[in-house]
Amino acid sequence: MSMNGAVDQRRDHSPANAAVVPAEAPRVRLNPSMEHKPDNYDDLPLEFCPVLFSCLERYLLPSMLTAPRDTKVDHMREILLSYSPEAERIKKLSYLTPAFFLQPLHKELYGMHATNFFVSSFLKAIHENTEESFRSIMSEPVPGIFVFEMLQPEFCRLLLEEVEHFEKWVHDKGFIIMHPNLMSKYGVVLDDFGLETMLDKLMCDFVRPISKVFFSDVGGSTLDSHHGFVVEYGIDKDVNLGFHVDDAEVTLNICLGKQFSGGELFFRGVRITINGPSRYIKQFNVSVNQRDEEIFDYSQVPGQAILHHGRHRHGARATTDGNRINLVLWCRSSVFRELKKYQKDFPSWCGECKREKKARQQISISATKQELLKDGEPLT
Ligand SMILES: O=C(O)CCC(=O)C(=O)O
Ligand SMILES: [Fe+2]
Repeated sequence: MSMNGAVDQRRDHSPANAAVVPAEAPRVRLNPSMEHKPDNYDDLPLEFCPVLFSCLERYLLPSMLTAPRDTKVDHMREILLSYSPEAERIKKLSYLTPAFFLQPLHKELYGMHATNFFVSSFLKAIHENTEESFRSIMSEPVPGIFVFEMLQPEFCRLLLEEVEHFEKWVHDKGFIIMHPNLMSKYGVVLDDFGLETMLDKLMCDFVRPISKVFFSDVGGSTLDSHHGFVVEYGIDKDVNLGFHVDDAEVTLNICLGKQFSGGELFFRGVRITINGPSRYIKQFNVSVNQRDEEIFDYSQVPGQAILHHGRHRHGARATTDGNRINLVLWCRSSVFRELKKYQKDFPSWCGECKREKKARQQISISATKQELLKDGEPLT
């Protein structure tokens, strides 16, 4: 489910999702052109009956009659919307998201074709679905961060082309799109471009089985919504990414390419975020509260995935050359979020809380020992 993205238009300040609002009804002819043979619109996912478009086409001005079908459809939709009652119109506008308008470049990306998407070692581990099989393909360089090979180079190539296709369309139409999240300005929300269903399958059938084993304490087995996007770095784009936690229980971050230098990810331990914003990424100061054993820096290569707790504090160093583009899936559990509201104790997954608990226990043990020594009791 996409929560953060939508299209907006440069020319007006209509709310996100309300993409195209005609200022006034475009003009049509009074009498139909009976000699004109209208196009067929049956194959398009239109919010009005396709026959209506074919009928209306005969009423278009001569300059529009010879326009490409896509242009005519956009134009006629504007006419029809301008005649819709207000409530109906607002409802229909919610259909006007990019996925609705844009023809995909690589249709095969929109369904889950696992054998074409993933490397065989990953598929085998998912199929076996045991902790042992997952561990056989993963490294865990610091607790709670899992690194493994995941995507085939061809899938990465096609997805990068699809993203470029979205971006070109957005640019040609003069739209601006929502940023992937509050910190990244370059990239796109994939859910808004029709990839939501595929990404949902990715979460349910591939991320959730692994998370059930490794992130059960943060709702890994009940992940039920996601925010899926790509982020792009380079000297003419975002260069780096500040130290932050994600609005996610579990984050999957996969490098898609292309060629780049720099761009290392750095991780610095999991922390509870008290009263954190529910929807947005939260930024920290990296020098605060650092511990040596939590330091992990990593240079990802294309196709490789990192799976981590969403509140594992992290950031990305400057990409000094080329372009680095990553697919990021923030996976959320509504069950975990609901239960967290009632949690009074320190959560087990927060590094700082765990240490605090241990320190308290140590103090209490030492105090007891002191008491016993004072009383002259033998220690065992
Ligand atoms: O740049 C990256 O690979 C990390 C992206 C990230 O952490 C995020 O978007 O939440
Ligand atoms: Fe992040």
